[in-house]
Amino acid sequence: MTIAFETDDQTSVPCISLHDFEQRRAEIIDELMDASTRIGFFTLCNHGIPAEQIRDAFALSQEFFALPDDVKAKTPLNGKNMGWEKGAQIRPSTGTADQKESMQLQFARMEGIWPSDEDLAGFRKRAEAFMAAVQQLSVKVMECFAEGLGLPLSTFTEGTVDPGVGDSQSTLRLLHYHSVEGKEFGDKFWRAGSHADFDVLTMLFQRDGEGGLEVCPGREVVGDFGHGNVWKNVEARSDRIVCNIGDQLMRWSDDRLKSTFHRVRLPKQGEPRGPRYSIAFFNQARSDIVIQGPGKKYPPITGAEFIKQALERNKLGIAAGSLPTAPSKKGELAAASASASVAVN
Ligand SMILES: O=C(O)CCC(=O)C(=O)O
Ligand SMILES: [Fe+2]
Repeated sequence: MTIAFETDDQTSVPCISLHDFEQRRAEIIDELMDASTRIGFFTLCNHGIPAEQIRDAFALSQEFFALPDDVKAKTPLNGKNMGWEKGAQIRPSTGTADQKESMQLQFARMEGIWPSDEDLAGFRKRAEAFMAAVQQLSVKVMECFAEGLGLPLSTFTEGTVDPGVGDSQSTLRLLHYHSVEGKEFGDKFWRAGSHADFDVLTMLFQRDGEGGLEVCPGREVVGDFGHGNVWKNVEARSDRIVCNIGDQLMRWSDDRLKSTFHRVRLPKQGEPRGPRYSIAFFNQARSDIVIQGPGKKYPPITGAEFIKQALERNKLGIAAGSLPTAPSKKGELAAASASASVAVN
């Protein structure tokens, strides 16, 4: 059966301002809880990360993706969600590879993954500074969620931030969706196919006018592929950070906070067909941390086991689908390659 999906073109994701954070804390917690129990997505403004630092992160990303493929391929995606991939992330929802390339970076165990200074001088220092800034802001927001859920304030901070033992799994993903100038794609192809993130909290940076992100609220139970049928457009603005709840926080909140399906569509007829760059920071549970909600709706599970099970579910989802044929005018990335893999998130 084909389900008809409507698209809601209104800017429909609430914007939450963090100005005067300490004085407005209670109000901000209410707004975060309201957005996350209903939609699972919201944007942040007046968030305190300087515009200049965000611009620098995008400049870094563009410098990296402008390197020849054989240079980027020196640091390929490993089994731990670190490194570079191009056209290799298949979503169970589509069976096709996302029309993109991405670079995954973490705080620990990154030996052999950082591009060398000869290939891109200063990459590691600039990337780590940005990751630290986004993690710091994430901690502020995650503390609000802990308080809103009646959990100890440090639950998600201790749950995601490495205290110095090298077990962080949080990931910065630089994303480059290629220009689709002169290319036609079938309706099975997406810049990023519909999916829910596996993490606690995602923070996503976009550039003005580089749109296409859509979200579909209505998921009731963590881990299933069911969702509502109205896709809401999220405006692309460089002054707002798009935040969403991931599956780990949905489970940690006994399904109160929603990890919502989202996707990035290809440009429609008449829309700009140039490239799109975005940057996502995934706050992941540390490997040995136990995830369990206050009401114990689900059995306890460690961060490592959670990811393992989520990847298994994705693999089964992909195996159950079938890979479509290539698009009408062959796009460089369009056909899913034999090396296509499942990445985390
Ligand atoms: O690029 C975007 O806007 C979204 C990317 C995303 O959802 C992901 O990488 O998980
Ligand atoms: Fe995502």
